[in-house]
Amino acid sequence: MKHIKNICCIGAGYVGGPTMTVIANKCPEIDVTVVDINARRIADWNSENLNELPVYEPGLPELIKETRGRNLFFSTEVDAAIDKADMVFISVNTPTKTYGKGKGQAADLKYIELCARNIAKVATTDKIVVEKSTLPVRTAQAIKNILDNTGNGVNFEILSNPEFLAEGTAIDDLLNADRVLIGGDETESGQEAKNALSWVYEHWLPKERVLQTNVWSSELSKLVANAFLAQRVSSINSISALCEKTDANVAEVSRAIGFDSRIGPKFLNASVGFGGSCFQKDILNLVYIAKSFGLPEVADYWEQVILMNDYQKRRFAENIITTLYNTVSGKKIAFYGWAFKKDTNDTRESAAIYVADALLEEQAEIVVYDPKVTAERIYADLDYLGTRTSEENRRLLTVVTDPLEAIQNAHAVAVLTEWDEFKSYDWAAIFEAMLKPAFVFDGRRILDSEKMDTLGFKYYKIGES
Ligand SMILES: NC(=O)C1=CN([C@@H]2O[C@H](COP(=O)(O)OP(=O)(O)OC[C@H]3O[C@@H](n4cnc5c(N)ncnc54)[C@H](O)[C@@H]3O)[C@@H](O)[C@H]2O)C=CC1
Ligand SMILES: O=C(O)[C@H]1O[C@H](OP(=O)(O)OP(=O)(O)OC[C@H]2O[C@@H](n3ccc(=O)[nH]c3=O)[C@H](O)[C@@H]2O)[C@H](O)[C@@H](O)[C@@H]1O
Repeated sequence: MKHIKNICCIGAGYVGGPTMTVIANKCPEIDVTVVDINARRIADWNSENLNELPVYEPGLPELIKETRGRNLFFSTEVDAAIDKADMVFISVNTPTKTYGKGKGQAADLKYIELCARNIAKVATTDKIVVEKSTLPVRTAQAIKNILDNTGNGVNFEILSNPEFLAEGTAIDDLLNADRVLIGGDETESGQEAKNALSWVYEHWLPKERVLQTNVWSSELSKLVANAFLAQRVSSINSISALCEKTDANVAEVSRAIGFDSRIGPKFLNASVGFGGSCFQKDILNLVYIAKSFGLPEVADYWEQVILMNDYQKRRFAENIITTLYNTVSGKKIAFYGWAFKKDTNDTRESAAIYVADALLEEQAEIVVYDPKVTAERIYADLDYLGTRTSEENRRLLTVVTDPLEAIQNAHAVAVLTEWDEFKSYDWAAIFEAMLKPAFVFDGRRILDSEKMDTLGFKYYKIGES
């Protein structure tokens, strides 16, 4: 088997950056170059100050320090890196389409196609092209057509190698992956390519955890894994609403069902709703694919996971409004957290955005504190919705860097992200500084009900009456 010596990864984002850092760190004999058309991102990846990396992930700065400049490089020289590589990962974004056929559901593959055309244009030697981005089932065929028809007579082998890392735990997930999935052709050259990629992962993972399948199973499995995970969250969130009506406690229900080894304890935390760049996008994509293949019942089944998530976000915002005597107009509401989960600076599809939008529609004044998210990002998230002008967003919502400043004279605190630091705050001091009655709406179930009641708060915890 020919061993890989040079890897290029197109796309230096939340997946490309951490994934390639781990590969380079564990495979010192392979040169890994991560390229991107976004020059600022590349400059940030090359920053001397490791706090300025574009992606916040525990453990990442240490690995970058050890590996960058040794056999890990970040560059804007896309063409040169592609040509030099014997294996090219495509790790660009595949957002939901916002225009044309499939708008609002299908994955937008324009960045993928641009990559394929670029590889075809500049490649002068044979290459293994690896789909790292999450793609609709049968995309490999389109990539192959582009490569084979516009290429320079070189051979391309296409593999699907979806990524299963979760943000906030990316490094640990990569180092201790439950499994790595590699899909490829069942031809001799396809098998060789699969083995070449398996060899890369076997530098640090046991062989049994590297699963090989055909390309279509691999592409589809990625969408299905995310759909199943999101389905669990929507399932428990639906039950949280029922718990609030019946005096059952959602934590007790989760624990009781999670003890059943067939159900298992993970991914049963009720919350204000799932966010992140992928759950919604990938389920919508699955829904679109099912519809395209004439399977409306399958499409409707999975769409319900998204509808339940929308309901949960709306329910949380409406509960704040009704509890605050049916009006939040002019009332100061402090948001603790804006990221879609703890330990990441990523805010894509964060529930906080939609809860804020609903409250701003009611003329609430929101003050946001998040330990890792910038004001620039928060305003960009709101402006993107297009509900009101950017001036209005800046007038009604402010962003602070001190959690205590956020709650001065506030009517309520809404906990939107489960950052650990929120648990250890001096909640007695927070109570003192707030207007009375002081309300706390815990969308992450991280605070102690008894303690909050004793301190005098009107405390609402999702999934408890
Ligand atoms: N964010 C996550 O945790 C996970 C994401 N995925 C999938 O991985 C893919 C990438 O996701 P993220 O890393 O989050 O996206 P991202 O948006 O953080 O990064 C994508 C990068 O690709 C670059 N790019 C786009 N077109 C390019 C081109 N033609 N040439 C060079 N660079 C180009 C963009 O400038 C951007 O920096 C998506 O398909 C996503 O569904 C899969 C597993 C986990
Ligand atoms: O394809 C992707 O992008 C990735 O999507 C998810 O990872 P991620 O979105 O980073 O984070 P998760 O830990 O899955 O959380 C997603 C959302 O669900 C919420 N969640 C999760 C678990 C839970 O029990 N309750 C709950 O509300 C989180 O707060 C978060 O908003 C998957 O877990 C990864 O395997 C996958 O690779």
